[in-house]
Amino acid sequence: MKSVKLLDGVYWVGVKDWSRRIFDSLIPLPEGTSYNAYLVVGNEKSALIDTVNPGFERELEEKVSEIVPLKEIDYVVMNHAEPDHAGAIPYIMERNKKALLITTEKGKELAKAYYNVPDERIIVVKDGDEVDLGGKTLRFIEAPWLHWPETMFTYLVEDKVLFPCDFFGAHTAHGLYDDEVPSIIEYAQRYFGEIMMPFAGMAKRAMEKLKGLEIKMIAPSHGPIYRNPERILKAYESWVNGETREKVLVAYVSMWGSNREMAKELADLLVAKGIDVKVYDLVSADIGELAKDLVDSRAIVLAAPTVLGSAHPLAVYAAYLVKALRPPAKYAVLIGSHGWHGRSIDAILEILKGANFEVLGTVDAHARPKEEDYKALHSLADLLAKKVRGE
Ligand SMILES: Cc1cc2nc3c(=O)[nH]c(=O)nc-3n(C[C@H](O)[C@H](O)[C@H](O)COP(=O)(O)O)c2cc1C
Repeated sequence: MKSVKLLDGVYWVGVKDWSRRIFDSLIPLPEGTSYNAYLVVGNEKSALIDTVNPGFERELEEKVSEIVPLKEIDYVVMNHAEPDHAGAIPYIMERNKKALLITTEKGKELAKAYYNVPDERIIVVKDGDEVDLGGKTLRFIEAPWLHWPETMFTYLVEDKVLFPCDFFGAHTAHGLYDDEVPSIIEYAQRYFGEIMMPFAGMAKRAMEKLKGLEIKMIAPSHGPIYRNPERILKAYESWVNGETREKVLVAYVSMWGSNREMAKELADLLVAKGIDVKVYDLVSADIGELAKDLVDSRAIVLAAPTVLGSAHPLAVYAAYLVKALRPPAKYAVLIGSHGWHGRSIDAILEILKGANFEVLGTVDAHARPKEEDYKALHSLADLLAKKVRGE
């Protein structure tokens, strides 16, 4: 794939990584991802905004060189220091002896630590600082913790293009523009759940900052470019504010069927009451899908057997992840079972300590679910449905 002209003097010079299947050694990538880098060429100077994942340096160079020889670029803007965007910085700085790296104060520390960029080649920018490329002005907007401490956005003033790096991103290699990807908002929601949800407070602040800006195009560092930014801005407005729906996420693990039966019983009861329910077997669940559903679920149900004196390891992992991702869910229900001494629910409660949701109730079956367990599940379904509907 060649470079793509987005606007006069603004080019996509990124890379599509169709075959990547896992990110952060954790998150599945069903459609791969893209590492979007952008080249902005003014009348006098040029700037490369972010770079690409290690291993794709040559591809980046080829695309940039279609427009400007790599060694003549004046600035490399590092919106974020993570290697999927900044990994090609050493390659560029070595081949181009004059380029200066533009980043935040914290970004400077990380550029030195990760990429050995010397002090004299770094320009530190603060909120609102601008760099004039000649008819193209780059304005920098500090946006810390989206999703590392050093992050910033770059705004191209004349063309009203926002380069927000990971913010508004989506892990898919599919499509150049948002309108070419029918499921783009779902991909963006999945990405938000995995990457931005733990920082929803900072994300909210960033959205406030963006309110004063006219934005015609959003060019993130993963996934398609929004030439119709309204839809993603509206979706983010809802996600950063933790707006949930009448929706319950049910995740279970079961070795011999007890927890599966109880989780499904509760799910069926909720569905019959008109609640939107998503059910995941943790053995095969795509963690990215789970994260996506955590973004707008109002309640979470976790079901797990007792194993070796604690909860099943997959449930421990899921509970840890749920707590770390800090979803906006208000309520939880815990289901468990045991052969001789129930511990799974206590273990999950211990992990979830400090999480923001109220545990509405628990059901712990001895070996197999019995009549009293199903009775308890029916009562919990009534309560959960009422709470989720806000009654
Ligand atoms: C590998 C293994 C370890 C277990 N460890 C415990 C335990 O430490 N304490 C306990 O009370 N039951 C233990 N059990 C029994 C299960 O918790 C019990 O059979 C439970 O009902 C299984 O739920 P499930 O049908 O959803 O898999 C263990 C069972 C297995 C297979």
